[in-house]
Amino acid sequence: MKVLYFDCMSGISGNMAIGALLELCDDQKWFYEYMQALPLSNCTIHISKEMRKGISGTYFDVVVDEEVVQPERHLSDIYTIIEDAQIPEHAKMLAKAIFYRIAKAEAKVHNTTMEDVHFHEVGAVDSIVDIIGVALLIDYLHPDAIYSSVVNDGYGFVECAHGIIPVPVPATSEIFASSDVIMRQIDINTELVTPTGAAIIAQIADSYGPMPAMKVNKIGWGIGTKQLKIPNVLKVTLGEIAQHPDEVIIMESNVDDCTGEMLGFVMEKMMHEGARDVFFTPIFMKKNRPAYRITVVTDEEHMKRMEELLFLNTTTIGFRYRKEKRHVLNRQIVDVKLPEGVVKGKKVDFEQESYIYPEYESLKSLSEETRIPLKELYKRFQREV
Ligand SMILES: O=C([S-])c1cc(C(=O)S)c[n+]([C@@H]2O[C@H](COP(=O)(O)O)[C@@H](O)[C@H]2O)c1
Ligand code: NI
Repeated sequence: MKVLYFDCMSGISGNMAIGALLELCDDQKWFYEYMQALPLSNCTIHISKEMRKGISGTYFDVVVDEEVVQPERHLSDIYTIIEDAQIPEHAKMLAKAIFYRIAKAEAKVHNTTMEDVHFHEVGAVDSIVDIIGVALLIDYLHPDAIYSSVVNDGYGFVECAHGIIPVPVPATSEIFASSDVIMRQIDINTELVTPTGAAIIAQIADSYGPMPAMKVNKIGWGIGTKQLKIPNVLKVTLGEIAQHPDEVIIMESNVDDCTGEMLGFVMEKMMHEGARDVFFTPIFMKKNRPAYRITVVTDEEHMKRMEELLFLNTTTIGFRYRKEKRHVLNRQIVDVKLPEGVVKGKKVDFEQESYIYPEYESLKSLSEETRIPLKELYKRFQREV
């Protein structure tokens, strides 16, 4: 699984995100071509190599011709610019979703509606270019998952079109409040997370925390404008995770008055209707009653049906449930040729190794066909793989 990990140690802004993501691309020509074709006039893109505290990275800057008065833009104007851009559909959707977050936050802060909110800095040409650029790069790199560190912001006050505002700036705070972003403030007396940066990470990150175990393939460094006492850089890692993080629902109920027939029946029904697994655990319940715990492992989409089956087919009057994370290895069904016939096997990859395990039903059929005992076929299978 291809992943991107954003290390927002010095926060995140639109131009830092573009700088870091650009460094992860083997070819950048396509990016310039798309950017040149954007329906925005009087702005020039500058891409250069710069250093922050000895770390070199890419500095992406949009220089706008100050002499040309920019129109006051509303969300609908920005959506039109994005719609008219000659860029892939997925990049358009992502760019609009990022702007939507900014518009929602600005509307809340300035007590207006999403339609009426008009952007100053945040809707200026450079933000539009930054957001479309990030959307293009994410679409190009096409990761299966995106993770982020805890997002660091600074403290104090900064000056913008509104005047002097506190850090985290109000729009950034609102974006944090309306998303899953995990943030903290660090001892840097300025803004580290711009509203554009906050909306980007809120939109693209699947979760926040330390970097998960991965094979690191490439690092991209994006340079921030200000010189700080810490390196003002965004580090994005491109890596490979062998396991596929996943989530399942675990439903559980303890029953002391259900027959074995009822339990067997409900298990069969649930397995038939989409449960990933159903199992029973013998337990001792209140009043010294031997009983069973029914555990159902299911996807969220099947949970409602599992609940119906449980209440219809057992004597339980309630259940507990929780979401749990799973790690599963990538798997593939393969044919393994034995002298006696073909057996299906499950091939899984872990780190640099592959393992093949026989599929029981396939081994059983061959055992019944050939009358060779199952355990003997199992040994022969192991010799072939
Ligand atoms: O333009 C507006 S309305 C604006 C609002 C806010 C609020 O927090 S409200 C903040 N800012 C500041 O503008 C610059 C540019 O932000 P980008 O996201 O476009 O990089 C930044 O310093 C914001 O704090 C502008
Ligand atoms: Ni504002």
